[in-house]
Amino acid sequence: MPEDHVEEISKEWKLDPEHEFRFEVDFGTTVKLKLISGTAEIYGTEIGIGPEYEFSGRKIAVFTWHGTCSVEYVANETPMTSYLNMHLALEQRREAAKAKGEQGPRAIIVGPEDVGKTSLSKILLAYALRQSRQPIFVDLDVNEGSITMPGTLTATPINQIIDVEEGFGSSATTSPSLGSSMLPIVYYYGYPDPGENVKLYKVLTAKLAQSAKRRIAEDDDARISGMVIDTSGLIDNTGYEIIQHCVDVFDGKLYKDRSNINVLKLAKSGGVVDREKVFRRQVQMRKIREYFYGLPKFELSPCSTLINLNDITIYRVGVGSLAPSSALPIGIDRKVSETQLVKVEPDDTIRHSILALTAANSPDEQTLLESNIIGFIYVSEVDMVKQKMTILTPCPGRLPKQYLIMGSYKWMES
Ligand SMILES: Nc1ncnc2c1ncn2[C@@H]1O[C@H](COP(=O)(O)OP(=O)(O)OP(=O)(O)O)[C@@H](O)[C@H]1O
Repeated sequence: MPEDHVEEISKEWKLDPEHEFRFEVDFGTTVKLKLISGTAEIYGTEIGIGPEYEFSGRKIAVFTWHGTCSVEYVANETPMTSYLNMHLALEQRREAAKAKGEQGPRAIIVGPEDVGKTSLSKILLAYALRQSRQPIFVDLDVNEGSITMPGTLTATPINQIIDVEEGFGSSATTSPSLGSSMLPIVYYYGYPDPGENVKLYKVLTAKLAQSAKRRIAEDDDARISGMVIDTSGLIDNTGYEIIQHCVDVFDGKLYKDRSNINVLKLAKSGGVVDREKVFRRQVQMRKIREYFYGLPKFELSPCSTLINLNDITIYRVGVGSLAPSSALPIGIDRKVSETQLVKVEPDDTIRHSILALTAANSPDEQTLLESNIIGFIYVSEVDMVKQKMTILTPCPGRLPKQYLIMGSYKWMES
């Protein structure tokens, strides 16, 4: 119900075993959910009897394996059994990997937009976690930015429960002030669509795969538990090329010797909802706000700081993504220019931009391009006369590094 209405309506639902109760909550509206008896889960994570769970701007499915008795409006045709079977198959591989001292399974989830890939990833990760595994969640869906900012490619060791109200957001963050134990490896692509700059997307996914493999080499639990890889919904020609590349960098082979690959077709849940552009945009904006201000349950206090323009250097990647081929300088082909760094002279146009702070210590093009990200800042004001810029940062103090990458994301603080 809209927040300015005080009236509360409550309703009780009873679920049969293996039934799902689905509901959608718009932004600006809140729904509270309480489990009165029995057992139930939301995208694989169990909810407890008693506490109230609050949702806003979300599409939710509450599933029960046990339940009591049935009523209308509750869906009984869910693919949850096949999802559970997939989890069990992954578990078998984990056991085998443990016995042989090998690398556990890597599951890459592909399909068009809005078929439930992210939800299935959450379910598989939550089930693995419930069996004391510590899988790595690799998020290649730049649109969503499940883990941190939209536009990022991330790999995160999942070692604590995925929050049912907030998703991954509350448990993993690049924001150091939250002190999360699930610090992700982050690369910044900067656009919502992998097709926007395919070359850059490929460079960064390869880099992410390399870093994720290095991480699991040092961590026995994560190595045995393996990875769950969520992809973007791009499946046209470019999308297929990208999927092939992603399978390849995570050590699978789609052609020739396919012995190390199993392809499983899973049904889309009838509950998965198509999200309108406006809703997606709202989700992105919420994600950006969350980075700086936290969540209702874990509020953060970002800092507004004045910095000198000459203390930082901002780059954009890819002149090709900004201009048509005909407008490119003579001698630069699009492929090259797609990963070319272009220095951005700060002026009023960068106001409201989100900038990614790289870990790089030198402006060397290759280093900067492939650098991981240690945090994000928001540009709230640019004062050209004083040559200063007001920025929002998640924690106080000087910026620890100097080189920043700008993508296409803008945000208005509200
Ligand atoms: N069983 C379900 N019942 C109700 N809603 C669901 C169910 N499964 C998923 N959803 C909702 O449907 C929407 C789309 O699901 P999801 O994000 O998993 O799809 P996706 O394939 O990852 O999409 P994209 O590739 O576009 O990011 C989400 O808002 C999710 O919360």
